[in-house]
Amino acid sequence: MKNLPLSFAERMQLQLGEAFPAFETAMTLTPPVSIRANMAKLEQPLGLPHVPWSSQGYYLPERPLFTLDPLLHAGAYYVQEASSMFLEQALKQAVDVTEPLRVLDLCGAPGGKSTHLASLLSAESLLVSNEVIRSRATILAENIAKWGSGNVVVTNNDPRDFQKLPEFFDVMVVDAPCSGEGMFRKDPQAMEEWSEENVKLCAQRQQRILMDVWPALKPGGVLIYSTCTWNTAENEDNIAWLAQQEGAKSLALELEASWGIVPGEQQGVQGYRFYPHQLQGEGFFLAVIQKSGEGAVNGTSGKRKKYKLALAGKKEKALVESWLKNTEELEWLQYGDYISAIPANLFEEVDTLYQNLYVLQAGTEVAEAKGKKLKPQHQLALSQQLSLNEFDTAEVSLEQALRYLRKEDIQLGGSGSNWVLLQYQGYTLGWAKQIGNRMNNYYPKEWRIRMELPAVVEEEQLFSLTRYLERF
Ligand SMILES: C[S@@+](CC[C@H](N)C(=O)[O-])C[C@H]1O[C@@H](n2cnc3c(N)ncnc32)[C@H](O)[C@@H]1O
Repeated sequence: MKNLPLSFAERMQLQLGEAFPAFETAMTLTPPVSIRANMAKLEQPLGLPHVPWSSQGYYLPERPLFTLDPLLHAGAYYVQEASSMFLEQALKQAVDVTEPLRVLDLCGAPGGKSTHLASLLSAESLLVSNEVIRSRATILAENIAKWGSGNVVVTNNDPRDFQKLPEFFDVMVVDAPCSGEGMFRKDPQAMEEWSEENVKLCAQRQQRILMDVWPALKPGGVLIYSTCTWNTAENEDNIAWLAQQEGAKSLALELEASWGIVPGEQQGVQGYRFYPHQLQGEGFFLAVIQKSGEGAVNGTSGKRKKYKLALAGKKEKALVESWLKNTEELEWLQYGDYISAIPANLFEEVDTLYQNLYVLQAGTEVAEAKGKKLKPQHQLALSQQLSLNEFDTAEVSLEQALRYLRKEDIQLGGSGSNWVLLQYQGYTLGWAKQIGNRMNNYYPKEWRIRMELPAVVEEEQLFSLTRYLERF
């Protein structure tokens, strides 16, 4: 690794004192590799060491070639840096996650925190997963679709747009764009782009983001702020400034000493820092603040005259209703030829989002209905609520799975004309259509694996998380 920038090293020396040499050495080591399991899909625990502060996080012994593991594409897990999974502690300690909550993940792409939140929240809760940059928002929508939760709305908005939703959210997560000091050993580019000037610019941008989105938080609501940088300008200074402007209080979190997380109070802000010489993870900072005032009840503001959302027609609904489980808890929507499902208790909220924001994806897109012809949608295939019994399935080999995910044609030797869900080791990958003895590949083009496959595809040669499943 290149030398650390001088002024950064000097600051860290002051910040860490005697521990600085250990920090400097740790910055030259290979970063640990961790994943977060989608327990709604994996079901069995993994025989791997746990990330201590997350019920769903695990360390792998080394970095495998994740791209060629069909389970990754099935949304059975997400590759995520371990320190970031501390969000779980912040959320569980600051709010009651068994209650229905309205949660905003403001800086959401590519989806690490959002998929984690989706796993932690109750099915009655609403998660709005937002990303301001369009191309990144598309990737966020893909990862949310793969995760398969039915109560997530993906939006593509600037933080200030959320002012149209005053006091709407119980919880907001702001995982802010930052100078990335904590990423130096994982991403050397972050070190090249770092400068004191850039730290200042990042801090100003973070203040703007916080100020813009703050009105959308309910009185009594909680904001979880995180960065992957260690300096105070981008961390405590911002939170102290916001707390002072807006009258908010900092919340303390309980830690286990063995986790190695460093708590500290500066300017009345309780902050939690992650250093690579003290734990298995990259650099990270997190703080939680609570807006003053009493929490408003999660109601909507009376009956609206005109909804933007349209309910699916009776005929269309009857055709697809059995495709998802717990259908009595769902509301079926139609937009042009497209039919989707959202949790029925979230109808008003989702409508409010459509009225005020640029929504990319809401709930589960189920089918395209053209006359009597139905084309099942990819989000349905990956939904945690999919009624598998309603469809034909075909188990494929590793090579067939990878060829399918590359959007190549594969032949399974069937006949007839029907939609088939392709599965690898029981994990659903997506749709294909049998037409005579041909199998048409319906994997979304934008999602396809672009890398070449090895000349010989063998399970023993390639990584799959199934290797670590504790089967009983
Ligand atoms: C640290 S990343 C978020 C990572 C994400 N939370 C996760 O866990 O996968 C910060 C995100 O903020 C977005 N961003 C950049 N400028 C922004 C701005 N002015 N307002 C809001 N978000 C911004 C970036 O595009 C990026 O996706």
